[in-house]
Amino acid sequence: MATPFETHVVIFPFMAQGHTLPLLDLSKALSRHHIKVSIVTTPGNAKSISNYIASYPHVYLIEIPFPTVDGLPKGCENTSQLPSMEFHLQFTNATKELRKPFQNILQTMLDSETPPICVISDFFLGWTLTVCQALGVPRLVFHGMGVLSMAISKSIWVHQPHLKVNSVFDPLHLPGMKLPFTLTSADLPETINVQSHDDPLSKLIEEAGEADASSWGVVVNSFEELEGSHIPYFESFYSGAKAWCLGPLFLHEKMEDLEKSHSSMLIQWLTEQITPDSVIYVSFGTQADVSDAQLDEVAFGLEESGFPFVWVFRSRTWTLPGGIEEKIKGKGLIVREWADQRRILCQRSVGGFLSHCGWNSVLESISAGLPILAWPMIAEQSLNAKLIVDGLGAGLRVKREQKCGSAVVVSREAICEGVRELMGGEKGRNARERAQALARVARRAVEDGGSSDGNLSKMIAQLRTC
Ligand SMILES: O=c1ccn([C@@H]2O[C@H](COP(=O)(O)OP(=O)(O)O[C@H]3O[C@H](CO)[C@@H](O)[C@H](O)[C@H]3O)[C@@H](O)[C@H]2O)c(=O)[nH]1
Repeated sequence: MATPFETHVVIFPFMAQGHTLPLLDLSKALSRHHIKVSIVTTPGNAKSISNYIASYPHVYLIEIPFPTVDGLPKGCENTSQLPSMEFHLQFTNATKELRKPFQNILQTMLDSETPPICVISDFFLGWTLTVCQALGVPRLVFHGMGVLSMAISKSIWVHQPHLKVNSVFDPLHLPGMKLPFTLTSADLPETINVQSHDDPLSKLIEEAGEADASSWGVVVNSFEELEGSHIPYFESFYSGAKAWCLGPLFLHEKMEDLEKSHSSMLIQWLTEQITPDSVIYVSFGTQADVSDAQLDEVAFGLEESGFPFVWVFRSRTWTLPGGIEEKIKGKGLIVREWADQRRILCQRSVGGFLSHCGWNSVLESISAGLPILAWPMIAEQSLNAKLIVDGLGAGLRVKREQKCGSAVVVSREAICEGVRELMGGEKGRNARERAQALARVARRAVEDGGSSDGNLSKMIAQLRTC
């Protein structure tokens, strides 16, 4: 007979890879602590989730159907399937239709032998708060972002310092906050760099933000040694909630296991590149839309840099520019399907990461001791890039200069120059040393007795007494 669990946690991730993956990693960590985890998701997301958690016996999947909504492409249940990020708002609003089925399943779980001690749900699923309140279950919110970028975003939202400066290059003053770098409006993500909060996206952020502020706690994929100094300021935007830094969440799976457990053609190719730190890895995450003209520049820039590369990306339209295929043969791999980024980053031959600075990629890169060539594109990535380059010294910034029509394009020359400096220059060497030092601290944080491991135990202990 199966042993009944004492503790049960419900996790409801937002249907976007960058938001789901860290919560699946948290599920694995909880499972290792013999805690039962129920992951709530929709059928279209269930397969990839169940593959990811397959070997974890205490993690269960609960499916609720994704609603059919006018204007959203049929069968689209994950932001990575959206034709463009313009559909994000509509997609997020559609998830509100999941309220009733979620309430029903939560009620059923509460009536079971192991009622859940909490629900951990994404910021964009703010409507889960009232369901939890109605049923008396503490809700913890998960943003997917780091502490510093969340603290800045909240401060900008509340104090609006960008409306009080004369130029976009004037330093912003965030009342009560000690920034590790100079911040200007030019650095702000588009979502918060707004004149008013009247547009539909701002309304959605405001609504989710109210639920956020009233949550029991915040689960953060970061570690105290990296961002601990910003926690009190961040927590000041909540009604008593504590921010629990439990990351890097993916490191709860041992780095050595990641290194060993893969034998794809791509990993084989990386193993054949015998010079350590010689390959540049390139990825712009799962959400940014990159134009075909820009992808051409990336291809030429990487080729001209002379460094071997692995470039993983998604595009339905882009084809290799004429003549380049022959030139990159044997020197670079272009991968159009999902590749296991974490395993790629821990190969000995990989020496740097040209990245959009999504928070997961930032954590994965520093945990592997790799410096970043920062090329922020959307969301809070510009703030992550500032932290990595100006705050931590673990990366360099790619130069943006050339205009192509109305869009700012990073030229092939800038990419080539950035890659060469990161992989072979002195600034790159210094950034690598910083990244390697951070990797040691990150790994320690999740080990037995480390700060994140300790926070996980304390958080569960407190929830058990609620
Ligand atoms: O082929 C691929 C593509 C992605 N990944 C993984 O997918 C995740 C991607 O996450 P991230 O690097 O954070 O990029 P996005 O998915 O673009 O991230 C979104 O979500 C993040 C967390 O909230 C935000 O920081 C970003 O700004 C937002 O774009 C990482 O774990 C990658 O390792 C792979 O393993 N293989």
